[in-house]
Amino acid sequence: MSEPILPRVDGPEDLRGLSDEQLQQLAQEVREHIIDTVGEIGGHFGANLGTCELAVALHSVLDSPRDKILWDVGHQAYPHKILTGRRDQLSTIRKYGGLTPFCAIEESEHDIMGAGHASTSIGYAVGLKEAMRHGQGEDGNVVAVIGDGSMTGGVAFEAMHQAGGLGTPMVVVLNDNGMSISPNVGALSRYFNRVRLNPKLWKAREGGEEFLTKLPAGIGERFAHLGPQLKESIKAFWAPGLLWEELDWAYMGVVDGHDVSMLREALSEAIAAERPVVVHVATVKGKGFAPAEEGGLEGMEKWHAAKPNSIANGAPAPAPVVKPGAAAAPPKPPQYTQVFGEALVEECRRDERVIGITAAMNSGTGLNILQRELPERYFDVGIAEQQALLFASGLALQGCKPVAAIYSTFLQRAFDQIVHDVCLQRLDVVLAMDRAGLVGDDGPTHHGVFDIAYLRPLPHIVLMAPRDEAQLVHMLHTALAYDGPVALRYPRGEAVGVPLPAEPRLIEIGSGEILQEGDGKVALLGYGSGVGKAQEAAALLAEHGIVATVADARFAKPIDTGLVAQLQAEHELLVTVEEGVLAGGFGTGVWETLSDSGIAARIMRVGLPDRYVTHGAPALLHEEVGYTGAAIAERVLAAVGTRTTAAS
Ligand SMILES: Cc1ncc(C[n+]2csc(CCOP(=O)(O)OP(=O)(O)O)c2C)c(N)n1
Ligand SMILES: CC(=O)[C@@H](O)[C@H](O)COP(=O)(O)O
Ligand SMILES: [Mg+2]
Repeated sequence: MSEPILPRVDGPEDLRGLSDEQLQQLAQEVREHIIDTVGEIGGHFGANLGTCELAVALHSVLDSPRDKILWDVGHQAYPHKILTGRRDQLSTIRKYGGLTPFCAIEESEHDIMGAGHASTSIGYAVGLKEAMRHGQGEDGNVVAVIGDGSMTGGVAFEAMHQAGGLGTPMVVVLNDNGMSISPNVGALSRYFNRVRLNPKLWKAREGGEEFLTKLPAGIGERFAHLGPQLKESIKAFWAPGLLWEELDWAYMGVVDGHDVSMLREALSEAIAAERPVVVHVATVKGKGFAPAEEGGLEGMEKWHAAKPNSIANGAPAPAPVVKPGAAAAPPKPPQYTQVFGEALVEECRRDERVIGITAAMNSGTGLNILQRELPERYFDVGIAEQQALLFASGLALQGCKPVAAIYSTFLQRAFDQIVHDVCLQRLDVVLAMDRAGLVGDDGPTHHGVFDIAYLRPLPHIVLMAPRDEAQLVHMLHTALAYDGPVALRYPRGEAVGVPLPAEPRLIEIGSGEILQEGDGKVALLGYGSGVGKAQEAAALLAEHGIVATVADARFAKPIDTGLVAQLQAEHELLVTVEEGVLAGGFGTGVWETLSDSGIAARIMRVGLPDRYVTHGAPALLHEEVGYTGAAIAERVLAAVGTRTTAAS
């Protein structure tokens, strides 16, 4: 066994002088480090195993950070982080105070761009390189690494279009493993598969001319005497890069993404070309971890991320042994996602017009249930949230009832489609926003904290949020019955644990409800998960002799003006509680409602601060921002206590 190399790699400079064999060994050591670490702490997994050789090859032929290596999304950047001085911190990744989940410019000079949302890397790369051509900053090579899934994001093609037009000398490494989180979809994916899976095409570019000149019956000779332009176009027909060549990108591929020597050769050639070049690389998502690599599409999807303590000694960890006679653990509440996914299937069964749409988040949104039960009512548009909304708009215009299930954070990408297409035309579209609120380990790029504020200003839209899983079922039913745009938000993770209704019922649009009457001092008005926090605070206030009123607003638009006016009139203090930014959020809406009704508002708003909240376990994040029952009770006691003194 040759001496380990990774322990002496503290930065890309330590790759200098290593032979191809040593670099290949280093890639495997990086892989083993990831399997051991992520198998213990959890995190993104399969994609990282697929980029070990690629990261080693890139950092061995380039000089980061003078040369810029950009990782699209960044969920596959753990090898990059390991090679750029963070080997020993990998065990802190995604943890509160630890390494960031994706690339982050504040974390390392080698992290050239912040990421988390897909399809942005090529756009950055064009800007970086054109700035260099403009004489700005130090000159260097620019390479963007983008996956086949992320390549289905339209903004990636906007960048390809611009760079092809400018002739920007840069490289795009298309990291093609045939997977998004679930199997990749669409025509682009079929094209990639045709090329990647056809070894004969792996050499088409080099071998093309030789092959054609050897054609029998004089065809070869005639080809040999054709002009270069015509030769190029005939070769392009044979070679797999036609799509890119038409956009004025040179195409190289398909390169084995796990062969460091081949990668180094291809990357060096692409960089030397001094023009836009796509290097099409074939990798395996989960390479080197048998349950993923040999588990087919299902295995690769399952191991997109690994749960904590899910791997031991390089293999899936055995299920914990339940001691005989030990009391069974109490049943956990269902995930909101699961409740939504099942409820949507029932709504599709009730009404043939209902259609489910995901943007490459098949299992994350729960639409895998619809795909299994009613595949003809299921659409995955790829990582293309804007298209998801336009597709929904088209469906709605034709009389369907589309439900676009898109995480709150990813929906941000389709904001103009919501404004310009769905709301302006008052289309019958339902936006099911999972991961609303602080999502935890994925951090600020994934927290779904702006949707209340960014949707509330839009005319015609209805905003609602359930306090528990039963309300989620009722609200989806209500949203589908309502003829117009509706956005429904619910958090990542476990629901509350209340029984699900046998049948959904309609909720009056714009109506809230009082859950617990109080003694007139404090009213806690929650929205969505805020109701639970309000109930926690009420329990603590009761220990101080205050019986708080607790109400569920249910709607952030339209707000129940009667309820809000009543709560304000009957209580010394009205507290609003929401898992969203305060600026422009639900509490601000209540404030506006009272003010517009000429009522002097005595409001305390509880929500999220005007800053990006870091990554880490949700409970730690809630503590940090004061989104807990205890923090609310403390603030209320300080306010009411003071007020009681003043009033006495
Ligand atoms: C705008 C946006 N939508 C959805 C996601 C969720 N997401 C993260 S990684 C991923 C799949 C990416 O596939 P690919 O680029 O092929 O990378 P691979 O995991 O296959 O290496 C998706 C859909 C995201 N990060 N950003
Ligand atoms: C990288 C990425 O964007 C996805 O993998 C995301 O992390 C999934 O989030 P959930 O785990 O909340 O589905
Ligand atoms: Mg992929």
